[in-house]
Amino acid sequence: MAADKGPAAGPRSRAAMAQWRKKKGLRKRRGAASQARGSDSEDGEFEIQAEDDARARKLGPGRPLPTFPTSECTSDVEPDTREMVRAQNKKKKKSGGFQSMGLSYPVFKGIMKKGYKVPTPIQRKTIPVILDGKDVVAMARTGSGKTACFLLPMFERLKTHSAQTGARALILSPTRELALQTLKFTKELGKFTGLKTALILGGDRMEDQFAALHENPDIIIATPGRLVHVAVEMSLKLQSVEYVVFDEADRLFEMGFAEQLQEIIARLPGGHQTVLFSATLPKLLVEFARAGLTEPVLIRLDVDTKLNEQLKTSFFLVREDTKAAVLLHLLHNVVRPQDQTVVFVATKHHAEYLTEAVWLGLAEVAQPTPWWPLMKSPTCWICTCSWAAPSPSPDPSRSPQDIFSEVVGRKRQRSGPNRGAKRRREEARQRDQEFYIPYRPKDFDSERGLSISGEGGAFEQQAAGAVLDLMGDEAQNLTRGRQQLKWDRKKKRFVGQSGQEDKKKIKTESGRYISSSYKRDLYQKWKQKQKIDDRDSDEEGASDRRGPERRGGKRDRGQAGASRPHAPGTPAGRVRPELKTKQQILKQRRRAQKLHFLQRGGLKQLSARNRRRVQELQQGAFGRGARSKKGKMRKRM
Ligand SMILES: Nc1ncnc2c1ncn2[C@@H]1O[C@H](COP(=O)(O)OP(=O)(O)OP(=O)(O)O)[C@@H](O)[C@H]1O
Repeated sequence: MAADKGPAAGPRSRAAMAQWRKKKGLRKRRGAASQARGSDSEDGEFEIQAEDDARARKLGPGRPLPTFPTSECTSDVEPDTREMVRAQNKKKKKSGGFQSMGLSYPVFKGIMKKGYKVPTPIQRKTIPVILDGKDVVAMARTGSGKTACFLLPMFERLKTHSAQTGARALILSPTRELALQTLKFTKELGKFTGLKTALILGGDRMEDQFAALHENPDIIIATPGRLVHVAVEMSLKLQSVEYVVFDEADRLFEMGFAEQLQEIIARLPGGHQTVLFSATLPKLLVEFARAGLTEPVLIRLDVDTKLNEQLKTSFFLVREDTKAAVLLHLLHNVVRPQDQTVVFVATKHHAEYLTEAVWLGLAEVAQPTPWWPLMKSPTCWICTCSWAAPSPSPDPSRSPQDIFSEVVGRKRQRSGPNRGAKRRREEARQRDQEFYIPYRPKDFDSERGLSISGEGGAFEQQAAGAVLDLMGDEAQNLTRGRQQLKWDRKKKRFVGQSGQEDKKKIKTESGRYISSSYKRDLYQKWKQKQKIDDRDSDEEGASDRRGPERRGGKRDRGQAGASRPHAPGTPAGRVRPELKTKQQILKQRRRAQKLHFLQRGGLKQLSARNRRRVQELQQGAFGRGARSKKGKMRKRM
């Protein structure tokens, strides 16, 4: 290939040369960047390399590169990605990539290693908000990439493994499979963070889970039932948790985990960040979010459904009984004859009715009636939500003109005191109750971001449009006389709740009653088998039992009592006696003395004293030349 030596043809004017040089410079720069990108695109260093090159060129060869503040750097060798990202964003303000999120180097490296080049739409929307520390309720469909949405901000928050505190993040999954998948992603994306994860799943050996929690994990990924079981067995407080994820929250609540979730939530400290991902938003979940989350931000991806550019949408507000006429008008006058049209209706009865109407209507159009021109009087341009069933027996005495005059005269209708109620009654009467199924859900407008009240308001307002009222737990409860009835899954029938059930329950630290099957002293047995001292395990094992006031963390006053450490295995809710045995006191003293000795450099002083003593002995034995002592001293030495 011939080398590009400049503008080959035409006069070599200065301007042309300058332009060529500029062009060449640009090419060179692009080449360097792409080379760097190609060389190390696996681990994410290409961006940093390209950035450095660009800076060096900009500043010129003689001038040193500005150094980044080292306080935030994770290590001496690793550059601070945040700074570089900020610099890059100044140039590419519209960049919506992972670079623009200000992620730290180990997290960014994990993303690159996983092969994610650009964030998915839900990632682009949620990650910055979660990084801001806000509580988030995100509605994301399956496969939208939501796992990274809560993992990446979690890595940013936890940074690296901490030996001091207990688990700082908790991810709750409705199923074992989802939890395993989350673990896989945690390991892959968080590869360079060094964070430790414990998996607490139903069906696995509890002994392994006790051991995993004794390893002081940073993250717990759990299914709610087993987590409560383990927490009750170990008297595990979750007081060090600062980041909680409810993954597939609708399923968590649907699957009857409400009791376990309440128990887990009661153990969490105040001020933790909560992130809730759900495909749907049942009422129960909205209530939960309202009560348990702090000013949550609702993020909904489905609002942003993009239409093909070639498509246009129009909305007509038409009266129920004029819909057919409007449709006929559109079909005949707007839709081109060569185009095919699909009309969606709710039921087969609607379809049959419309088929008839279309044929009749076309026949009408062929012989225009006096009312037809009225169809071209403009109607309101606001969306209508549902296609109501047609009147089963249209009143033949009513002409289309009457119908349109009703539209125009709507205001007059409203002025009467009982008009609204009368109209509603009339509509209800006209509806074919047996076959009426609205073909759009109630929240159709807000789903598409068209609702005025649902946007920009508080969470409840936003969530109101997203509520999907599935049959919640409370719906499954009935009352018989004074007795509360509850659906028993195993017996497959409603059973009474007379209060007798509490006999089979135990009270937890949070004051809740949970099934006594949660407490089988498995942890005690495991500790005996492992020869783990009660005191040791109290301090090191479940270190989050120490409570934030010991660790200097923030906590609500009301929870202070709940954080008092329990001896593991002590029935939850029973306070350990304050009086210590003699052995315990002696052991504690010895431990304190040892600690004090080590802290004031006792070991160094001791070895220095020993060295001095050895020197003295050597001098004493050999320096004076006393032969008789030599053997003895040697022996002593
Ligand atoms: N930014 C990205 N770039 C490329 N692939 C991605 C990105 N984010 C996620 N993925 C991939 O998309 C797939 C789906 O992601 P993920 O499992 O997080 O979605 P999900 O919404 O949790 O789905 P599910 O509900 O099935 O678990 C995974 O294979 C994941 O590796």
